[in-house]
Amino acid sequence: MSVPSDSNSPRVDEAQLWKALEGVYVEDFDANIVEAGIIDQLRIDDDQEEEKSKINVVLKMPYAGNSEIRNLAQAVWNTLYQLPGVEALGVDLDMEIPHGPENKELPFLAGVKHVIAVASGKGGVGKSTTAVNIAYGLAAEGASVGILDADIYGPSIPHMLGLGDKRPEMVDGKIFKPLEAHGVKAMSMGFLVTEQTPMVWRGPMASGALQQILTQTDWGELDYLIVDMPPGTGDIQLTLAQKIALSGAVIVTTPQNIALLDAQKGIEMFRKVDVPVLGVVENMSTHICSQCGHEEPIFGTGGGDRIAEGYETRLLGQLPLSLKIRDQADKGKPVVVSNPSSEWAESYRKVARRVGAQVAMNSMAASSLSLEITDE
Ligand SMILES: Nc1ncnc2c1ncn2[C@@H]1O[C@H](COP(=O)(O)OP(=O)(O)OP(=O)(O)O)[C@@H](O)[C@H]1O
Repeated sequence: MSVPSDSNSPRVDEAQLWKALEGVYVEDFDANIVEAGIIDQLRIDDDQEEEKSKINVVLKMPYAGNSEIRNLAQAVWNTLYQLPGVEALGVDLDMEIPHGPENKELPFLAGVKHVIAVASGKGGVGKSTTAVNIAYGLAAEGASVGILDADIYGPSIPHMLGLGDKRPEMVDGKIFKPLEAHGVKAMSMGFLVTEQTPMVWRGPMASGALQQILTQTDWGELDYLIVDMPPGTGDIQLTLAQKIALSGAVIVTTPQNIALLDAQKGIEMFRKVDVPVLGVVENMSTHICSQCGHEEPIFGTGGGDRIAEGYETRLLGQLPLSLKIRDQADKGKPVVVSNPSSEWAESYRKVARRVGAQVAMNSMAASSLSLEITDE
């Protein structure tokens, strides 16, 4: 994009440009474009003789935000073009998801930039459905993504992704090659047990099985690995938080009080083990009758908001109780893949972008903190 020049305009100063850019709001970050770290370069090329300036801006998305980058470029262009003295303007676009910040105590998972846990205090609130749709939302926004089903008690991801009875290949008898479904890599702890494995064995073997899957899967290069946790706050959650560096956790809840109480326990547990809570997804927020359009908040209203506010975290999104969401998951093609232009897919993509944005924000805060410490 560029604008023609007018040689009688006054010259621009850089501080004025930065100030103006602070007026460009990025919803995914709930912050302005400068705070969001999206302005990678801002250059003023002055032509002294002709007294005119060309502004060059490079926007670099630090998260999976393909569907937003053009809107942002347009907003930047509109904002700067209005300023006196801006006669020629170039806006370049790029996306590069940086690796999570260094963690001195815990190793990263090889090849994976961010591991994100999706958890719920209570069972049956739609955690797995949310996890797969966040994974596909991130992929739709331009990231390379994997999903790990860590729910040894009720592994449902293979079914939701339409993988049927497929099993991952083993290389050299010890490394798993994840399966792939609709462009996302997938592994499940369910692959390590059979339907006949008794429930009572699954508990003690769960942490060992998780460790095995974490250390023996060749994910290749991933921007995000989404881990669908079992419900509750047990051994699996602790093993994950204590064995590898997690970029954060997303808490899924329904708006009813009983689910909220359990969601709070989930938030507190992650905080105790120093895993940042990225936000809350309120699932089954409301039901819209497919016959008459009547809207009914079956599980109550405002619960996700209250919990997000109470714990100073973000409400990442609200998903309705929808036949389409349930039906597509049961058919092995999550709604983001099967109905990509539907309102539900758009809602999940928004949640996914916000998850990516929050992770980017936290990484940025951590690296500026470590710079400060190094300076001292
Ligand atoms: N927004 C929604 N609208 C309609 N159905 C939904 C929605 N979210 C989840 N479901 C359905 O609710 C059921 C439970 O969802 P899911 O398996 O994702 O929950 P979960 O919290 O992971 O359960 P578990 O505790 O067993 O792991 C599934 O049949 C799923 O299709």
